[in-house]
Amino acid sequence: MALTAVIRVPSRALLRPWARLRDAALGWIEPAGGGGVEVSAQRFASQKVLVEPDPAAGVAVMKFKNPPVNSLSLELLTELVISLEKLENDKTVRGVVLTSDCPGIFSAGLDLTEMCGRNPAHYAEYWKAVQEMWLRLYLSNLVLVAAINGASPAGGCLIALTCDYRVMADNPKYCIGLNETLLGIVAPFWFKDNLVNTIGHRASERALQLGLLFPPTEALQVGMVDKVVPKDQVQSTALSVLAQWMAIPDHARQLTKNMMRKPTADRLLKQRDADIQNFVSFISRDSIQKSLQMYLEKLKQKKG
Ligand SMILES: CC/C=C\CC/C=C/CC(=O)SCCNC(=O)CCNC(=O)[C@H](O)C(C)(C)COP(=O)(O)OP(=O)(O)OC[C@H]1O[C@@H](n2cnc3c(N)ncnc32)[C@H](O)[C@@H]1OP(=O)(O)O
Repeated sequence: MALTAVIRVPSRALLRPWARLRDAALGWIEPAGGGGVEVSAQRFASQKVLVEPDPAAGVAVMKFKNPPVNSLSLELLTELVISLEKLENDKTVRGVVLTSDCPGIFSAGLDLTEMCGRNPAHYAEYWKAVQEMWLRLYLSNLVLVAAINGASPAGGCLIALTCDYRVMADNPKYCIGLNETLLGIVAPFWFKDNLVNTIGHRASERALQLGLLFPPTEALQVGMVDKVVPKDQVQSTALSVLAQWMAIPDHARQLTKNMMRKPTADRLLKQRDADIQNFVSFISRDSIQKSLQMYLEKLKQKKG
């Protein structure tokens, strides 16, 4: 896919390709005329996020492609934010379907290897990227529909929860939920807020404490997803739903979405740095590191 947006980046950043990618993704770019160098975003062909635009329909399909399980690595998060920003700036696109290119997995959630055995600076950088992903998706002006074509635990569920509508494949092996407590960790307040806004307080309290992973029919009952369809109809159903939502005038829908969501997003925006510090000190604890290591080991042993 050809993406031709032009971004101005500080010339010093050209020395560090990774920083350049991230800076562009996170909006840390010099204002026009600020002495930067023009680079075409086309040069950073995305590998972890595939975007298939359909300008005639005014939509795009965004597919996560980070095999084997679409874990949300720093790289994937960065590409996701870049891709979303490009779509937000593309006047021909009004709605996006978020789905997976990995068979049977929507996303395994946050990448445990980014949260295990690294240093505090890495944890801080990673958490900032997780926050950024959530804020951008949750406050997106686009209509976002999740086509959940596989398992969707924890951070995978969070991505789906940021969308305006969720369609899930009817395979009972595909589960969705915020299962953090099962790993011995705690879902941050903004994960919790997003869940409460979707399924209500009591259902969230139960789901979060027990780390429940819901199969599709139960997810539908509790309101975590809006529609369950056969696997081969997930994307087409998501596109139909997108068309219905896009029949509403953008400005009215966008202002309404913002009115509903801004107070929740503001809670994080007001304390981003404190939230990062909290994450870094929590995840750096020996006991938490041990829990995560054991969980990773369990995942690996499952195979053998
Ligand atoms: C103050 C706040 C503090 C903390 C908040 C932190 C918040 C965290 C939110 C999260 O998202 S934590 C991540 C939670 N995710 C999970 O619990 C999912 C774990 N994975 C699975 O349950 C399964 O892998 C699956 C159902 C997604 C897929 O099953 P299957 O197809 O059988 O694949 P495998 O289990 O064999 O996995 C293949 C491969 O991938 C590795 N892997 C799986 N999940 C992750 C992950 N989240 N991060 C990194 N790596 C993951 C797994 O270890 C296998 O690796 P191999 O090297 O053995 O191939």
